[in-house]
Amino acid sequence: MTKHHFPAHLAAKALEAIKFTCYFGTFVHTPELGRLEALTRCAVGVDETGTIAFVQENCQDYKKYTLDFTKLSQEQVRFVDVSDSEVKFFVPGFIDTHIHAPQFPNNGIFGDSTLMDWLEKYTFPLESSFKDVSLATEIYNKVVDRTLSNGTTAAAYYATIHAEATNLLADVALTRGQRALIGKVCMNQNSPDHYIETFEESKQSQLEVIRHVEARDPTGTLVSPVLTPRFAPSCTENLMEWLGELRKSRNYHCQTHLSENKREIEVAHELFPDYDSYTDIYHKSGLLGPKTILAHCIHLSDHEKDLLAQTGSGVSHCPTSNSSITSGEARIRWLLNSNVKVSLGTDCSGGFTPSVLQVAKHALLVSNHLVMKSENDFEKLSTSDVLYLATVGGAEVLNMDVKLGKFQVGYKFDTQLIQLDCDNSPVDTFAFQNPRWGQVDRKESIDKFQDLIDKWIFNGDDRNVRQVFVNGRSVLQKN
Ligand SMILES: O=c1[nH]c(=O)c2nc[nH]c2[nH]1
Ligand SMILES: [Zn+2]
Repeated sequence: MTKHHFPAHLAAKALEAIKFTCYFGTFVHTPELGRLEALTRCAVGVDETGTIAFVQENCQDYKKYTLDFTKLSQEQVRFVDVSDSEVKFFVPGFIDTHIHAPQFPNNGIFGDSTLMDWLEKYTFPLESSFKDVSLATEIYNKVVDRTLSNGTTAAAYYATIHAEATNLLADVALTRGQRALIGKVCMNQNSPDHYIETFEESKQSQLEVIRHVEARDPTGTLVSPVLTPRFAPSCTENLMEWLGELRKSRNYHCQTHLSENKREIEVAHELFPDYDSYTDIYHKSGLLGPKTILAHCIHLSDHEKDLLAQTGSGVSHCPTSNSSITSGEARIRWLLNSNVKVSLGTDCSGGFTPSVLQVAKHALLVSNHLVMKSENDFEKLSTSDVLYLATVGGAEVLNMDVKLGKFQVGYKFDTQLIQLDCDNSPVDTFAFQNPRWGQVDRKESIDKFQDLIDKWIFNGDDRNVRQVFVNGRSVLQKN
């Protein structure tokens, strides 16, 4: 029988027999802040649960190594060799720790607004239209499509106040195979009449979303709920305290905005005069903890920064959004030096791009702007630093750093295959700049690889993302 006539049911059976996959090629990651590591001629074995079983650098015979390791037969193992190009490599999937899925149609539309008028003019009117589930279906499919195709393997999503549309976002992420935290927005004060809920409504729809998400993915393998008080100005004390209790009772993730804009901070102080600081409002409401994500954190005091470190709360740095709606420059090195966890967020549509790669580049440039103002070189972030924030930093902030962000045994195979010399690539590579694996000494090849990564970060885009894997499963492949 020719290959061409292989019957479909037998092909499916052959696939069923696959128990293990071995990927062979170059793997690049940042095991520590500021340190880039390129593992070359590397075999990475992935088991049926999507977990990395071995990482073997300089593997002479990856097929023999895999068969010896697994004790499986040839038919039970899939071999994927991506060593056909010197500028093709795996990097960990990006983790977007702050993105508003319903705001996606507004990407790029913000005019000259700043946060408070931007919310009124652009954001609330769009979000309120998500009571229409057919609109939500169209937009949420597009968002997951776009983020996956930019290499985002995990995202912490804000949705809207609507339970039905929020449940749909969970279904879309699950169906498309993206790892996602699903946040029903809770907001019961200082919001327009057409887009507000009562305390009771907020509680009921929050519980409904939790029930739905947990029923769809009972083990939380891919999707799970995240409690999402929009920000202190739009929530009453009793709503935040109820969410705080709920968070503690079931160890839920939590996300909100903090210290983004000077007027927002004034409003928070006016509304909550009995608290020591904006951060203290969340702290006293029981919302801070190791699974809490705080977007922006630009204008924090020393005391607030220490509160984040003490509670293990993480920051989502959103430099694209902060530059677009003129919010300010977050002091990332200052946070990192105090052991505050930091990650990256696209913050669409305060930010205009769904690409974490673009945001990483903006994080670097914003850090340079801080240096120009302070003349303090320590603020500067390198390409390795921002790649760390986009991967390992994201895993830390989601409290998933024991399973995401690196190529390491026991970690999940959430990864993107990058190719710089693909058709239509925005990156120009030249043979004399390429690392010649195995033909130059290791030190030289690492230096050259650093150049390639820098080129990728500054000049690359979604065209360079050729394939995306989540939990060991291929969820997107471009031909
Ligand atoms: O960047 C932001 N996007 C929002 O939607 C929002 N809501 C409150 N504060 C916010 N900041
Ligand atoms: Zn936001």
